[in-house]
Amino acid sequence: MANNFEDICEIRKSDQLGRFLVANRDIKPGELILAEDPIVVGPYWDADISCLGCLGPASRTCRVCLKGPLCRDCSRHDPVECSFYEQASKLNKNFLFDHFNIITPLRCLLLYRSDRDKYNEMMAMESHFESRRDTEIWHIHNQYVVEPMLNEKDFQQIDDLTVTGELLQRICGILDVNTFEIRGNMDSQGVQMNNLARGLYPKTSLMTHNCQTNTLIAVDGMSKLRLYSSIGIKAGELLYYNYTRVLFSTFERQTHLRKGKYFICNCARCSDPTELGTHLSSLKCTACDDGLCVFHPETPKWECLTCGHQLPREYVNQIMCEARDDISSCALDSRNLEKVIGKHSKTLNPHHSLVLEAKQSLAGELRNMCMSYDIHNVPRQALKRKLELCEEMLQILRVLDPGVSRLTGIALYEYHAALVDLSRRNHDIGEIKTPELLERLKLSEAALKEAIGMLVFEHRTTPEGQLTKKAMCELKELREYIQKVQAMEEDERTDRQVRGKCNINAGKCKK
Ligand SMILES: C[S@@+](CC[C@H](N)C(=O)[O-])C[C@H]1O[C@@H](n2cnc3c(N)ncnc32)[C@H](O)[C@@H]1O
Repeated sequence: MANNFEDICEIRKSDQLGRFLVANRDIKPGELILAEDPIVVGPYWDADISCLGCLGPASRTCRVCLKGPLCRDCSRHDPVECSFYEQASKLNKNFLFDHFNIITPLRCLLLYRSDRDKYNEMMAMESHFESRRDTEIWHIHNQYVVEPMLNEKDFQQIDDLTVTGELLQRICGILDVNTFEIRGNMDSQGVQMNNLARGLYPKTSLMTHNCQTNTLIAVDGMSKLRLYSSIGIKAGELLYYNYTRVLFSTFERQTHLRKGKYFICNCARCSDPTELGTHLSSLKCTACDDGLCVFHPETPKWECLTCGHQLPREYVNQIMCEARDDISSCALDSRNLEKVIGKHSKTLNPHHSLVLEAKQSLAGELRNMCMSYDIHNVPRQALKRKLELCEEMLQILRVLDPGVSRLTGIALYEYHAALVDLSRRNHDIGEIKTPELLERLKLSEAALKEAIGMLVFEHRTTPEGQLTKKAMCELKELREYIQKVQAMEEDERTDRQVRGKCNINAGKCKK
């Protein structure tokens, strides 16, 4: 049951943040704060042409309006939208195929006809209209939304609402600043079904950004969004979520927020040049052995924390460009990825966000290897490396994304899988004894339990929801295996005791 939103938090307003959400009472970690349906759902900007019914791949046109793309399985789309296109008698039947970017803005406009309260709620959302005026994004929207729509008579008026270029620009701004990603569902075979979509959730979007979030957002197969607390939140504290990516460096996060959300973040992570000790942005010092150089924006200088040496700006630009080029163009096989990781760990640092990006790709490659081979044929070195990468990622995520976290949940799952596989193999070849195997299996069980505890919030139709189901089955199997190993360990112990007694007796007999 969804908690009462007003009981848990309230909306406040300040000059600096605009509207924001504050906890009304203490909120426990993992508590449901809010369940919300979107007021508008539509394709992402520049999405492939997709079905207006389910946003899956389109293959035909709606038989009623004769304009809207549909897939093989959907026979209809939203009736207000369908009847609008049906009545748009002058609109070319290929118009929507040629101008698919207008779909979501038009759905926003059609709220004026279908639900005036929702239309007003949408129009009250932040658009950063003035900051966007005459910028690159303004011109792009002009070309792909405003002009195609306003060139058609059918789009110029919706009931008594006159559609202007400024109104359309405002709606495009609202979509860019406020929408949440709705990821395609998986079918029962685990195949990704629909294209990415975006949705407007008026209450959830009031949350302020922080690079360390205190909430978790999960969207289900019907686009319902559920907002949970990811850590304990005290009464009076703000509710945050991360508008950008956890593993981006400060420079990448700040650029994303400044260009797309029109503010400069001053959170604890952004204000700390070491990024809370994780060093995701730091560079290796060229003057001393172990020093790391961090950026001080106020001077602005790259300075070593150990010896005070300053890195020249040209050097920083050069190594960053080189790393960015190498990592983005690197072939996705483990040998090449290892080479790139090795090379750039020496100039950036092993935890730099660009190196971590390559490490994530490598972990993905190793996971694919473990899944496509019989596990006995996967080289032990690959399992060891996967385990090492998971441990490193977990160490960073625990700091940057504390509490219940989707990324930590996935990393814990992968960590457990690598630990079980490697420990079994090591035991099979006699490298570790049964008590050590048991100890490692118990460690894997704890990691898997923790992973499930984090992923249990994900809906079953999402990739993480499917992973949770798999993880639950594996937990059962792992516990059965642990029982067997426990029995084996007891047998071995009894055996050793019996043999020990025999040896003593044999010794006594000899005397
Ligand atoms: C999704 S909206 C949040 C709701 C918005 N405050 C409102 O009044 O409708 C995102 C906008 O809120 C503001 N904002 C969010 N987090 C902020 C932060 N940490 N610092 C400054 N402004 C922030 C920015 O203007 C940003 O573009």
